[in-house]
Amino acid sequence: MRIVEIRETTESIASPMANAYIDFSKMTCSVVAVVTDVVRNGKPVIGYGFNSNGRYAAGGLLRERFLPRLREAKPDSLITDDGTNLDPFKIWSTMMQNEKPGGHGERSVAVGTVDMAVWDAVAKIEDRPLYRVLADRYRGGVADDKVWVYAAGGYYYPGKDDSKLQDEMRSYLDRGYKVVKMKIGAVPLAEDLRRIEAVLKIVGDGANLCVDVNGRFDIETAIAYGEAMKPYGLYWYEEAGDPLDYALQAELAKHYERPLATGENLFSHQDARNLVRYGGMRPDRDFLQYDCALSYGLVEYLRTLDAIQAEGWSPRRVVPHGGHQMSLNIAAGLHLGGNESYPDVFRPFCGFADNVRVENSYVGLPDAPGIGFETKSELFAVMRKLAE
Ligand SMILES: O=C([O-])CC(=O)C(=O)O
Ligand SMILES: [Mg+2]
Repeated sequence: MRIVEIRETTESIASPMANAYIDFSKMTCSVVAVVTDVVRNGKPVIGYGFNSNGRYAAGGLLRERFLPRLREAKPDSLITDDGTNLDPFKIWSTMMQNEKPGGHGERSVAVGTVDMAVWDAVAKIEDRPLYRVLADRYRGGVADDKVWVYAAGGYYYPGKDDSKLQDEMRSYLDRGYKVVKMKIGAVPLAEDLRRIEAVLKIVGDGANLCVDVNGRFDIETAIAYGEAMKPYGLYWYEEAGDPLDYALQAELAKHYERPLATGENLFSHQDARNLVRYGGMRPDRDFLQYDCALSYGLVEYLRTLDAIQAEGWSPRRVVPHGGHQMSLNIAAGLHLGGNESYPDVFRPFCGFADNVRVENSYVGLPDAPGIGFETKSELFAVMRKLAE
């Protein structure tokens, strides 16, 4: 078997919304299709991937470095020794030829996007859902049958007042979520506290609310917000400072006892390990949010999970950023603690299978082979254009 062709395109996920650091008015996303010569149900197997959200499309890197390396490789060097399937590890090493270590930048986004498509193809060739493939390979055959999810939104929009924010949060509860997440940090503290209290009126209890700063605060502001938010007993306080400022994160942990979360902007297992080594994160309560699509894909994510386990962390403390079906499969197959979900934002890349409902903040997975993109019609309509 072989890869016949790899296609890529850039899709817009632009929106007027903003977090404390960026707006999404020009946000884009790469989509990749890995076309194989394997036929299942009368059709060639095609694996699809995309790059989550928050970093821009990686088309330039894909076209100039990563896809040419795969096209130039001998087809046999990209498949398993028995010749029956793609080998995601060999494909990963081929993409990363002649790349120096360190300074992971955003090449990790390009590689993560292709890696997602490769795993989609691998599971389709096995004719099974990816989470089952992962459970068999890495967790003794046992997959979680449902995954804890929380509804992420609560963005700043022009003209969005507290009652619109409340409507949004109410609609998440109506759709089966218990825990929701909102953005903070773009307006003065008093204004954010008013927004938080407005949301608490809807979700009832601080234990049902996460807040996300997107890395905006210096240490003084991070601590001041922490002090002010302590009485709410929030589910977690996310990415208070710069993602690479481990000293800030460690200092904040000394002042804020409730759970902290961070890691969505760390793109390698070395950076992920540095966070747990030097960021003062507490394995009994804090959450790690690495997103495979942004951080060199699942091949690297397996290294990341090994690295944090060696530092005394359970994979159950990992709740990936990105709200995509790839991380949902990883969460179920590798026993993570849950997955983000965007019920409304980042369409059509947000959300899960069309016919799967969220119940009491848990979601099941479809039985479709691969990652399950075909079960999400709005997303698959975008992906299949690459196959035509
Ligand atoms: O606003 C964003 O960039 C997304 C984000 O931080 C999250 O989902 O946690
Ligand atoms: Mg975040």
